Amino acid sequence: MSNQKLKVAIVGASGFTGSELARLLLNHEGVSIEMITSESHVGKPFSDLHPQFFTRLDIPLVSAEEVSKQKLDVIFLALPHGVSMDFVAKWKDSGAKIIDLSGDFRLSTKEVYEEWYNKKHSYPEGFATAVYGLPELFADKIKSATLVANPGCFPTASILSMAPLFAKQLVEEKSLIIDAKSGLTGAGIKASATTHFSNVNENFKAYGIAGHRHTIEIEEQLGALAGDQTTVQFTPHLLPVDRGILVTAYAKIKGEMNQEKLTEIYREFYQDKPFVRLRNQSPGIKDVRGSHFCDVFPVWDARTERVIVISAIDNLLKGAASQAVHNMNLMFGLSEAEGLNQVPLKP
Ligand SMILES: NC(=O)C1=CN([C@@H]2O[C@H](COP(=O)(O)OP(=O)(O)OC[C@H]3O[C@@H](n4cnc5c(N)ncnc54)[C@H](OP(=O)(O)O)[C@@H]3O)[C@@H](O)[C@H]2O)C=CC1
Ligand SMILES: CC(=O)N[C@@H](CCC(=O)OP(=O)(O)O)C(=O)O
Repeated sequence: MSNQKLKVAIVGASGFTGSELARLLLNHEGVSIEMITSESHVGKPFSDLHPQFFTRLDIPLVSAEEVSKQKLDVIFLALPHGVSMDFVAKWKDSGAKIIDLSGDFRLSTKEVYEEWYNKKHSYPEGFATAVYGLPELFADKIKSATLVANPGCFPTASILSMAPLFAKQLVEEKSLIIDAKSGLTGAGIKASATTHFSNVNENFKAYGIAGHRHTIEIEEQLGALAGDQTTVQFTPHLLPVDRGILVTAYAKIKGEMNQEKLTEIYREFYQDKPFVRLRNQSPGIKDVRGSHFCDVFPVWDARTERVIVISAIDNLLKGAASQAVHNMNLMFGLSEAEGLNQVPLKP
């Protein structure tokens, strides 16, 4: 049995999404974790770094160099953007399918990437093969992909909040405003002045105003759905909590709308998408914590003639690690929900 399991490496497992990937894959029937990497902690047991894994996953961390030496089925890259691209170039012909959690291959072209990330791209050929890994929209393409660009956390919650309306070309041009809040783990494991306890605790702040790199990721995907270019006003905020993203999206609608029609549009769009839960009340981040769910609550405000859509995800799961596992399941013809049936952790 064990030799039929997918052989997997997690590259960058000293970080937050890498450790969440390990937690999910450890309980995935179809997977064997062969290798976990870190450059700054080579030789240490994984569980020394992440004590929650003590006695469950104690294998030593190795350098990413070791990945080239072993035959693998899947390589998860949980690395910063700007770093992933070099590893994709290096391992593209290794026979392993690559799921990249960074933003290096999410956008349409090298030029768009370099403009929004303010960084040179070293492997532009990858844009042609990379598939945007949002299973609710692209399951068919993901199934045959060898390189998946796992979506960003804010884009996942934002795109899923508005996709049903863009797919029907119902959103008035330039009317979409996305107000988004993220827990601190979204900023990665490395501490900075911004994430210092006293700057975050009992505080709440907007950042990346009028230029956050996730704006273009959301614009490209919603624009493609509508078959037209689109412009989005996106503002992220930092919440003093560990994990969770809450999006409040506002848009003007073309033509007539009412609550019944709006609910039906969302119900129809997500009817066979088990990980998007259409809610009948406003979701909170704790309703999805530790799970692969995206909870969505669309409301029609007849007074202002706007739709208001609330969506909630766990940034480390549906926004990163569980989305990557969902993509792996699709790429290898496994049951879509394998390893992803966690009930949210509340309170
Ligand atoms: N956190 C989140 O909510 C989300 C994150 N993402 C994306 O996923 C990726 C990983 O995020 P996250 O886990 O938060 O990041 P972290 O900062 O928590 O971890 C990054 C990891 O990358 C490794 N690393 C850094 N530089 C190098 C290098 N030059 N060579 C090899 N390894 C390196 C680090 O390992 P070490 O220092 O031990 O070598 C560390 O394990 C990022 O691209 C992030 O943008 C996407 C969606 C959500
Ligand atoms: C709270 C926080 O800082 N969030 C990060 C985004 C999360 C993330 O990792 O996104 P990418 O995968 O696209 O880099 C930020 O705003 O830069």
